[in-house]
Amino acid sequence: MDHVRVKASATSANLGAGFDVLGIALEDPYDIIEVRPAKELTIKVEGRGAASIPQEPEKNTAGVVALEMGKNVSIKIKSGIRPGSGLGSSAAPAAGTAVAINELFSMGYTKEELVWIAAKGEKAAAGSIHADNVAPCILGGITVVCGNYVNSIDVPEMGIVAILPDIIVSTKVAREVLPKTVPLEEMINNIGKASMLMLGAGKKDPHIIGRSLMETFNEKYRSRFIKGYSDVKDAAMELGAYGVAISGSGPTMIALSPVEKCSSIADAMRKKFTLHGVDSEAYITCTGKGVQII
Ligand SMILES: Nc1ncnc2c1ncn2[C@@H]1O[C@H](COP(=O)(O)OP(=O)(O)O)[C@@H](O)[C@H]1O
Ligand SMILES: N[C@@H](CCOP(=O)(O)O)C(=O)O
Repeated sequence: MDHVRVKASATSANLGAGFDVLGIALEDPYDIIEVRPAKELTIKVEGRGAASIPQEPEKNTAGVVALEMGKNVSIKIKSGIRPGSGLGSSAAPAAGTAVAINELFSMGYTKEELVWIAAKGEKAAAGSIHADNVAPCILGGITVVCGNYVNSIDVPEMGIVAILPDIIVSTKVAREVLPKTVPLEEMINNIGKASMLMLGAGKKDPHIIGRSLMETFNEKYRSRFIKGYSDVKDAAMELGAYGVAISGSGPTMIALSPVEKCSSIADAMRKKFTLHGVDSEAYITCTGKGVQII
């Protein structure tokens, strides 16, 4: 085998109350990563936001993964996920490269082990190791990361509308504005919502999952960065969305929806952003299966 090519999709972390713990894989948008054995480690990035993505191996999440795995490879990243969107743009190349190198050199790592290797790659972008994007990216479904524990659960069939407004929200800034402590009542609400979400996943009930996404920690402290957030959220709910949340640190908003309503919900959300003077793009997708070798 002289190369391995993978599809590594976007992810939506936090899912409202599950800050730094929960995440869901999407199918779209996605990166394509190709890895080949080489005399030295090199990286080439093309596609969305390529100009803002470092190609020095030690500064690129994919390069840090290859260094961690001790392999000299040439890595080609065809980026389909806009950086700074709240869709795990830095996680996808890290996760895809970990899976591809594991396959190319038959290293035998489990998917869970690859999550932790990819999480180390995230340090190149976020400044710290975090797994709540790479976990769903590799495992698919909805994932839980807690300490050194990671696992996933399949979710019921539902549409996912992801609206990406023309706003830049730096994950770093979006973390700096968070309180260091929260009142007991707020903690209870978030534990309740995160528990509801996992119960909804276990019962395969998208209504329970949807209801758990809202009035949560992430929404309370970060919706301020998204002009028109409340109107856009209301527009989705009025058309029958199960629930709406900020994706990761934003600005993307996700609406979990009945498949047949996704198109009308996406149009309504975009129209509301337009009324607030904000351009946006829509992805109508579904829960992802994790990194796919293609
Ligand atoms: N493969 C990569 N390696 C290093 N930095 C990256 C990579 N991909 C994206 N970035 C940078 O990471 C920052 C945003 O990534 P991230 O924190 O994951 O936010 P988001 O998930 O919202 O895109 C941007 O500055 C982007 O240029
Ligand atoms: N838990 C993190 C997730 C960041 O996700 P991203 O897709 O915005 O990078 C946070 O909320 O800071």
